[in-house]
Amino acid sequence: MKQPKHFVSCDWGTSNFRVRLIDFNSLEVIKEHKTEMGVKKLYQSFLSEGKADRQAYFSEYLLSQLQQIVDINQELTIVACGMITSTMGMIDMEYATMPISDKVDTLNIKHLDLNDHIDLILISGVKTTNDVMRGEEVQAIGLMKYLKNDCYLLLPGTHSKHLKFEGGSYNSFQTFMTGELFEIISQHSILKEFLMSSKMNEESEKAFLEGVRKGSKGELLGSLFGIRAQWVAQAQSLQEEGKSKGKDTEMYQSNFYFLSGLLLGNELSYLQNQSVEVVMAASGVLSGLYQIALKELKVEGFTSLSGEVLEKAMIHGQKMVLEQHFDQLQII
Ligand SMILES: O=C(O)C(=O)C[C@@H](O)[C@H](O)CO
Repeated sequence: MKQPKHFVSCDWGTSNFRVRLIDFNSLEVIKEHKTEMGVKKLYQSFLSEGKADRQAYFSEYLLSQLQQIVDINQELTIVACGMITSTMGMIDMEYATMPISDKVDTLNIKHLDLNDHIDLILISGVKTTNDVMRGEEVQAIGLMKYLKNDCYLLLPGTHSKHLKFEGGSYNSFQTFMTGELFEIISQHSILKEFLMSSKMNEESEKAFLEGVRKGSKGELLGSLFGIRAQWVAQAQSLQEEGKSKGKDTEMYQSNFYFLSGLLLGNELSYLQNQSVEVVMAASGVLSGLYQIALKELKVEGFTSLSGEVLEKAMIHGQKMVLEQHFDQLQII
């Protein structure tokens, strides 16, 4: 089967949906379309509309979005991964098991015909005896060419994944709910009114580092309430002077970073005493925060891959799967 000129990369996670038209050779993104219709939201609509065919419901959404970037009446191949293959996605696929590597032969793959012209290749997630992931395994495979030695590959996010890379393959991993916990605490807990997001400044960096140190020493739970307690104490002493404590922007900004530091410090704590290399791939603000935290914890031999590299990682991984599966494709 001859190589396609392009393919569609679909990244369909819990909260977001993204399709990208990709040049097969250069991996350049020709067109891109994103929505916030992650599988969770679409699954809710599927249930509330009382529809019977989940696969058809998800396929319809996929095609309706795809036509925003490409003519869907032509022959196309889509490679998709993420929560799309979960119990609340298009089709429930069994996880593959570790190890995984750039041979991609241990992943579970399924082919579906979306219409007469479009072939959909679904990549299942990966599990161990006590953990699961869907989507990050494809990013991790796409990042393998950047890993020179045995290491931990860190993929920070809502569910941060730490993958252990040994002897040319990923053999195990662990999920840390760092991002999700941050969101829950900052948006739904008693602490939410004492937190304010802002660009990091000298004061908030100090607070972040203090959080990292405490979090890394197992003081996460014992430190959280201090955010409220400190405010209450200040309000009381002002009250004694006949004054009232209003909104304290600087304090709230520092609290925001303190909370972030606590959670990151806790996630990264076990790496302090390891003699193995650490490679971290994240973008933007998240990348900066993890770099500061890893430095503070004196994690030896850590390197950081750029946001651009991470952006391309899933596409790389999907192309590798596609290359393995040319022969089974009816149309390209
Ligand atoms: O497979 C599942 O059910 C998950 O919840 C996996 C999840 O952690 C993703 O890997 C990232 O959100």
